[in-house]
Amino acid sequence: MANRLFDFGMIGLGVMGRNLLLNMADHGFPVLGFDRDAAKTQALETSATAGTTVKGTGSLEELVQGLARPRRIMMLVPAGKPVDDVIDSLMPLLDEGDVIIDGGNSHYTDTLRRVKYVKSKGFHFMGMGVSGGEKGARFGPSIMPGGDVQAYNNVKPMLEAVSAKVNGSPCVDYMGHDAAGHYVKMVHNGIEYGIMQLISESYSLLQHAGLTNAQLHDVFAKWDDGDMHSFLIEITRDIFLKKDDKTGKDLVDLISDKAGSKGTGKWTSQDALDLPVPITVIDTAVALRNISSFKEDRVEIAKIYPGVEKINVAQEAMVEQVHDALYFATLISYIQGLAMLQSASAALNMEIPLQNVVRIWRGGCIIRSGLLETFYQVYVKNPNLSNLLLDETIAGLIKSKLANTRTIVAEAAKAGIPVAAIASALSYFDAYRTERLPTNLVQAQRDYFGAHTYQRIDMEGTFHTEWQ
Ligand SMILES: NC(=O)C1=CN([C@@H]2O[C@H](COP(=O)(O)OP(=O)(O)OC[C@H]3O[C@@H](n4cnc5c(N)ncnc54)[C@H](OP(=O)(O)O)[C@@H]3O)[C@@H](O)[C@H]2O)C=CC1
Ligand SMILES: O=C(CO)[C@H](O)[C@H](O)COP(=O)(O)O
Repeated sequence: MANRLFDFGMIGLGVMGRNLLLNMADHGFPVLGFDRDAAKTQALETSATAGTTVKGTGSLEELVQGLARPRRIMMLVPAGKPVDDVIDSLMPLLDEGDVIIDGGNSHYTDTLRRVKYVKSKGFHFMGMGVSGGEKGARFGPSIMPGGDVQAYNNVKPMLEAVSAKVNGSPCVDYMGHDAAGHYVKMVHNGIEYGIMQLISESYSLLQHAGLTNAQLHDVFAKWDDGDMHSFLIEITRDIFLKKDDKTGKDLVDLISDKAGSKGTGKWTSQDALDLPVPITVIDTAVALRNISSFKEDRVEIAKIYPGVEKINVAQEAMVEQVHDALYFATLISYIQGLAMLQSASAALNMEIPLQNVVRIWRGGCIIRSGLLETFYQVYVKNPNLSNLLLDETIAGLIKSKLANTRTIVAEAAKAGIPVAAIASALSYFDAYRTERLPTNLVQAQRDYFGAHTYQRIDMEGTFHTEWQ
């Protein structure tokens, strides 16, 4: 290793760690990466761009000794125990003022604990969300740092250099106090779950309308070129054309319908229930991944309740209706996630700047889309908006897609096609636009069986009635 000092160290040279480190090297920073697996340290070095300074090591001591001070060390290892293990093996080797960054998908409560623990030992610790997958990490992710401001300022120039750019603006900014970076990333992933479920329901509807994979490709290509431009629509477009190299068939048709998950969607729903904030599209997306895993039961139940009716709409009209329903429900998925961030920011004193959240989500991340620019303009006008449904630009978009959304949800229900996430988006919207909900009856029932009391609309105070 000679006496060269490196600018940045990475622990964990898997999909994200290796690519982000190579991205840093491409931007002129000499970097050093550690992995327990020699094949990964070697892969790091062999995939480096010519002329960049990239070095791999299997020794944590060597990594620490090779870095300029104060040291900047990021880990991109699986969430949970591996993060604690890395912190514990790293700290004895560090000097006061060194910065440790957890760039993985850690639960924000773990981050809160680690911030305090690492600070008590004299080091800086920052929880940071990174989104964009393999390609994003390599060529420009969206980066969500939070917590220790000193640590953030220390790495800010590097993060800005490697992040995606939209209109020259880097897709990285300070997301707020404590574990705000990981909180924002968690909700990003919740929205991601929601949109992915909505796209899969749209795919199902269009299949029922008789579209082939080649036609689905063309429809998604058109949508991506229009008002529904987004990363997830773009990759879906490409998926429909991918051939299986083993059989020559369309690969998407050969993939099992059991969807896996690593937990961030579930965490979003769990935390939303605790706040409490309704995020019905995200909850439904999590539930549908769970339903997907009960394959054996689904196969048996399908035998007892067979048959899906034909949807009685012409193909071209149905494509238009599905477009509008997907647009509408995608809007609602973002709206719910952002309303959750607004509430969580206040509840946990994170001071999350929503305007900057949507600004840095415009590029690099998995949920980047044309809609983010619209949200950004809305928050520039009114940074403290509690729910985007209150904004007139958003209201215009919602209203323009509503009739077709209602039609397709009704048709899907009549035909027996599951569109739970689209329907839950519509019901959320209808509930929010209902001035008087039937929950007066729920209050009466609670008081009837549990003397839980209720309030009246015609007089002040709290009341209880002997109902029998
Ligand atoms: N993949 C993605 O698209 C994204 C992932 N993330 C998050 O980034 C983090 C890393 O993900 P990803 O790169 O995909 O994961 P990978 O599995 O590709 O890489 C993880 C790396 O961590 C190392 N590692 C695991 N346990 C330890 C440990 N106890 N000590 C030291 N190193 C360890 C592994 O080394 P070894 O091979 O020796 O086990 C491996 O090199 C996760 O939190 C993930 O959720 C965030 C955004 C996107
Ligand atoms: O953070 C990510 C993207 O933003 C990861 O790809 C994440 O693992 C996706 O979640 P899941 O595996 O639960 O679908």
